[in-house]
Amino acid sequence: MSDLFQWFQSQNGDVDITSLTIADIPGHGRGALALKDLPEGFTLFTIPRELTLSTRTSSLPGRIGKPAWKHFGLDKGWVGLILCIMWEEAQGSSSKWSGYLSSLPSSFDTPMFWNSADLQELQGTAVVDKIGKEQAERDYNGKLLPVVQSRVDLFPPESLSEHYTLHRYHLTGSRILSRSFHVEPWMGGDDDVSDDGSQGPDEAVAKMDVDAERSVVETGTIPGSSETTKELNDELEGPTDDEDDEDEDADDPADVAMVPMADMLNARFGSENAKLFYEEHHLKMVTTKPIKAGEQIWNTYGDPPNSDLLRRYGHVDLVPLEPPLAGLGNPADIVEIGADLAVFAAKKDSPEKLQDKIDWWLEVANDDTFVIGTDCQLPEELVSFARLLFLPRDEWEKVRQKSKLPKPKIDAQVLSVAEDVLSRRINEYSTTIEDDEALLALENAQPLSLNKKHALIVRHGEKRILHGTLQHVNQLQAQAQSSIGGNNKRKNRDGAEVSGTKGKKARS
Ligand SMILES: C[S@@+](CC[C@H](N)C(=O)[O-])C[C@H]1O[C@@H](n2cnc3c(N)ncnc32)[C@H](O)[C@@H]1O
Repeated sequence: MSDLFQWFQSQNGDVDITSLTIADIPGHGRGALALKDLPEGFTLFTIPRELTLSTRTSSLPGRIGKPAWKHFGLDKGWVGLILCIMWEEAQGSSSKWSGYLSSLPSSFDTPMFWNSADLQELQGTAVVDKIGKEQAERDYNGKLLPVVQSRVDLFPPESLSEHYTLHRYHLTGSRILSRSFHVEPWMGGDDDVSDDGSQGPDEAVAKMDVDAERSVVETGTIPGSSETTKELNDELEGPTDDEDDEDEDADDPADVAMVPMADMLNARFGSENAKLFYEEHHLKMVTTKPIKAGEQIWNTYGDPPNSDLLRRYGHVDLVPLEPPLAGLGNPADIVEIGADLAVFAAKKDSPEKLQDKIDWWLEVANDDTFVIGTDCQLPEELVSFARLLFLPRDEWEKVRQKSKLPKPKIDAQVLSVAEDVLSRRINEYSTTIEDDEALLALENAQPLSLNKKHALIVRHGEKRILHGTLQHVNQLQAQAQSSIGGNNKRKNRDGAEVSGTKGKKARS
């Protein structure tokens, strides 16, 4: 690792090697450890902006030329950055980043590289449909290979089988996915951007900046906000064809940068004690809490659920959970529930045609997926959607006219839909929660492969939420029943007429 420090310092990076070291940490790959007690606000290292690696700082876009860069679609998505990194690596020691690139991992534990038997273990989880391997392959064939083949001066044919293979494309994409940061151009000071908005890579470097708040969240990259996640999926893994033209509002892919040294920090839910700050000419990693000698220095990846951690980074978080859940897990875990499950559940009871309501919902709420977290509460959107599906004609007309979603008020009909939805969702996994718990209990005695263990933790985390929510729904149903019963009894005692109600018939 001293090779990385040496290279970093030779490129005007500043690191305090008496305060931190990079070491192998069991189960975490490499990470940063404090060598002495560090106070809050201590600068661990400083990275000159020109040492970040992006389509702004690599000289490749300038060599290809802006019109050709655009023509090949390298200005959209992440193919441009992937190509820059592959090209810099192919330059060997003549690349400014050679000492950095040789420190990057060459294998990943992410599902992108799993075999089909291991992928099967993820059935039902939020990971499966988001891996995007096929789309990445289409981008490689449709965008990267054409430019590589058109410029033999930059990409000598004999270098293709070593540096520009599909495997290296996936590997480089995974390096970006797990290590890049969001680094925007510096907005302070004069702006050298020419009228047509063009900037040469070098002049742009001095102007990179990031909105610190955002960058912190999105650090590690990209870890962060949902827009960034979408951008990531669309750009690294590729948008679906019909999404290709819709991304005008998406963040600029030129803001995605590899940040040497900063990407050596690991992250764990709720453990952040350092963060990257952005200044005009430098990025700085600064402690945000006092850190004791020997402790790990943690960045944040935005605390995603285990399904996303596994997909992007190849690991999962296990920390103590709070009620209603217990044991170890990721407090940021979620379960995604397709709106179609609610439609199935509603169709069972409601003879009415639902298509108009569904179309209206998709237009107004723009949401076809409901998300439940570790609090195991029914999402308001699901409640509102379930109510919509059952609205009588006159109320439905009013709602439509006002363009206002139904209030998320839980009633017996909503609970019945929720019960059905949760049960259907639970059935989407190929194993039961009891199967998973038996495997987890056996794990110490009969260790699973890392992939199988990670898949087990992700799917068990999701099922725990589903079962917790189902239990909550059943409790609400029981409460409703008993209060109906209580009312009936009271009415009976009071001598009023007893109405026959579902589940609690009046006894004479
Ligand atoms: C930004 S890099 C951090 C440095 C990395 N450990 C290395 O050896 O180069 C992100 C990668 O670190 C690993 N990592 C980060 N946090 C982790 C954690 N809490 N547990 C296990 N692995 C972790 C994952 O492999 C992830 O893809």
